[in-house]
Formats: sequence, structure tokens, C-alpha cells
Amino acid sequence: MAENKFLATTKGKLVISCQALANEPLHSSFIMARMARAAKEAGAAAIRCNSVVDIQAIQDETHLPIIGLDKVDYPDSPVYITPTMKEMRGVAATGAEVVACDVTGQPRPNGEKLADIVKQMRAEFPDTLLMADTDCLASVKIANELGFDIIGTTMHGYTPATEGLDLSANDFAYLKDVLKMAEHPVIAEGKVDTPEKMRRCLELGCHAVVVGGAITRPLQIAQNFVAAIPD
Ligand SMILES: CC(=O)N[C@H](C=O)[C@@H](O)[C@H](O)[C@H](O)COP(=O)(O)O
Repeated sequence: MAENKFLATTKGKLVISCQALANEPLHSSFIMARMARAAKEAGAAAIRCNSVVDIQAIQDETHLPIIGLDKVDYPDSPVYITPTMKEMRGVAATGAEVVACDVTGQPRPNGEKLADIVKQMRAEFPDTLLMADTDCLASVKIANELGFDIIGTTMHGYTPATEGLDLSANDFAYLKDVLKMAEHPVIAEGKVDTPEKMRRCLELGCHAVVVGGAITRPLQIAQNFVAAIPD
């Protein structure tokens, strides 16, 4: 990879997540690439996306910097965001500027250890940035200790330890704690579902904000409208 300019390109900006899993109506690399094209036309500085095929389609369509991940379910672990070295390597090999993976302290598949994965990634892909998808402050500490380049709040509310929590609660009280503790740039991600919330995350000092479903998941958007129909 030429010099990795991801952090410079995304400072103070919006990153749009374009993802649709196999069980979602828009599951298709073609459709995700078109979503990403719309995101680019709107002014997104980068795209976050899932799976090697989607990453490649979106790179071809947009030439925007990518936060890549690969969601895979393994029977022996609750970790599903780029859980093993195999998926880390596959995503990095696409040339994605950033590879994101779960950093929640939960056991990984096949007994793999996150510290070993980070070490191996640094050896094989020294120019690729690593983003920690954390859920709580203990995980932010792990991300600090392992030297992740970017700390994301992606998993806050999605692990047994944080179930039901919402990043924006009490004027982003948890995010403020993350910003205090993180030793590397923080990207706010997860349920940032209005322009006002995005703006607040940037005002608080986040490096960038990832917005997904509120922009790129029409089923979710439509459900919110339908739920608001009076009885
Ligand atoms: C928890 C988990 O698996 N999050 C995933 C991570 O890549 C995506 O499904 C989310 O859409 C993404 O984090 C953006 O969040 P939101 O769609 O809430 O703006």
C-alpha cells in the first residue's frame, strides 16, 4: 500500500457503513457498491464494509478509503467481527486502509489470542491500520495495551456486559469516558442515528463518526416509520 492516509483523510468527517448480511433484503455486493456511491456523492470520507467481495466492489466503485471487516460466526465463540487471523488476513489483502475487529475480551474461535493476531498483522501488513471494535472501558484498555491505531465504540450495547446500552445516553457520557481513556483516535460508532448526534460526537472530540443503519438500512428506516403509525 502507498502511504496510509486514512487518519488524515477522515479527521472530523463522516464514515458511512454499507453493510447487508445474508439475511437482509439488500444483501448484494452490487447494491452495497451503489450504496457506497451514494455515500460518496453525499460527502462521506470513507466507507466501512463487510466481506472481501463487498470491499472489492466498493473499492472499484468509489476509490474511497475503506474500514474493512469480515463478519463470520463460529460455533465456539461469540466473536463475529473479523474473529480470526484468517479473516484479518483476507480483509487486509484487499488493500483496505483499516481492518476492524472485535475487541471485547470475549474468547475468540479456535482459542486464538488477540495479542498474537495483532503481532502477526503488524508483521504481515505493517501499513494497515487496526481498528478496535470495543464495547466497554475494559476493552478500551485492552485496545490501548495492544496498540490499536483506532478505538471504535462499535460493540457498546451489543455484548452481554453492555446489552441494552446506548452510546448517546446522558449526552454521550460513556463516549466522554472513552475519549478520556483512549490513547489513539476514537471513532464513534453504533446507533448514531441523527445528524445532531453525529455532530455532537465530533464536538466532543471524536476523530470521525461511523453511521450505518440510519443511512444504509432501508428496512430499519422503514420500520421506524411504521412503528410511529398511531393505533
Ligand atoms: C454491532 C455490529 O455488529 N455492528 C456492525 C459493525 O460493523 C454493523 O452492523 C453496524 O451497522 C455498524 O456498526 C454501524 O452502526 P449503526 O448501524 O448502528 O449506525
